[in-house]
Amino acid sequence: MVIRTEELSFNFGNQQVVKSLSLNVPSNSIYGFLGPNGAGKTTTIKMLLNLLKTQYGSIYIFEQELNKNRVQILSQIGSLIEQPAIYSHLTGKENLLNRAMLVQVAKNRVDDILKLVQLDHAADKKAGKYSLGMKQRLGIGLALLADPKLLILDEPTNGLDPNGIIEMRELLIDLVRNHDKTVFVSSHLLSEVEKMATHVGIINHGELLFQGSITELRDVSKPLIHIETEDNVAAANFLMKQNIIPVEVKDEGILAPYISREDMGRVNSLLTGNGYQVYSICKQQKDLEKLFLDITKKAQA
Ligand SMILES: Nc1ncnc2c1ncn2[C@@H]1O[C@H](COP(=O)(O)OP(=O)(O)OP(=O)(O)O)[C@@H](O)[C@H]1O
Repeated sequence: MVIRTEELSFNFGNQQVVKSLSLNVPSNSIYGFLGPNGAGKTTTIKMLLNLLKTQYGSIYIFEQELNKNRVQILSQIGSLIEQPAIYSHLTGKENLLNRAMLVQVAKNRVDDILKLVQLDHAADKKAGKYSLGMKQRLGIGLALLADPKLLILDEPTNGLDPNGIIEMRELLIDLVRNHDKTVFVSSHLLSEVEKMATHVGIINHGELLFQGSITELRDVSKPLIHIETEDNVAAANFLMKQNIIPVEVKDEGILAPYISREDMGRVNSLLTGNGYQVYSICKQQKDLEKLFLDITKKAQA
């Protein structure tokens, strides 16, 4: 694991904003760290970057304890939290050259970075005249100068227009696929990370509500058949005898796994053909956004 936290907790005064968080971020992944505003994402990120001191629990980055190997670990992390530190009166290239000197990186790396973050066409334009998306990409360019293995980005798409979001997504995918990086990126919108994340952690009120691969998240939202019958319990028992195992039986209806339209027709015929009156039968599927809202709302209740 590139990042592993064990029972990480953090209090601001007597408000606990991070609760026993155990994150697992695999190498070469894009890990979408999701949660609504105020969920505790920035606080967690600040602890990962040692900007806030850990109060309870431990953080391992590159399998080493952060507190004991601070300098070595932090030198291999590039980060972007809130606004990137950019000089508006300097061009994009000058901003990068400036930082290259500071972190003692060869100047010729600046042109490679400009290409990588697709700012080569705007290299000589004043950064103050950049669009928000360009500023964010320059911020990532600055974070990439020292060739870190891990990038930690706090809401890098905040405020970007749809085009800016797509460009950011393509950049992060390229970094992971072709440049061997691991990206930990926070967002309050699942739809923004869904198309690029390989793994997802969902938090709300400081608590981890889901963690796993994007496929595992999709599995949670697998389609179901909702069947409403005259007698749901009897119909469910009958279905079980036919090897159709309901996931849930409620007063409102039965939920069974959905396989195909044809299969749904077969279930319908089986029930009606055996004397179970079917009032309604339909496919039910939560899209990921709905699932995300359900997961975060459930924890609020
Ligand atoms: N310096 C601080 N002092 C006191 N409370 C704070 C401080 N910083 C954050 N908080 C509180 O901690 C909780 C978590 O905030 P945090 O910024 O980590 O959430 P977030 O998930 O990043 O949200 P957002 O997307 O709005 O930035 C919130 O209730 C916030 O009000």
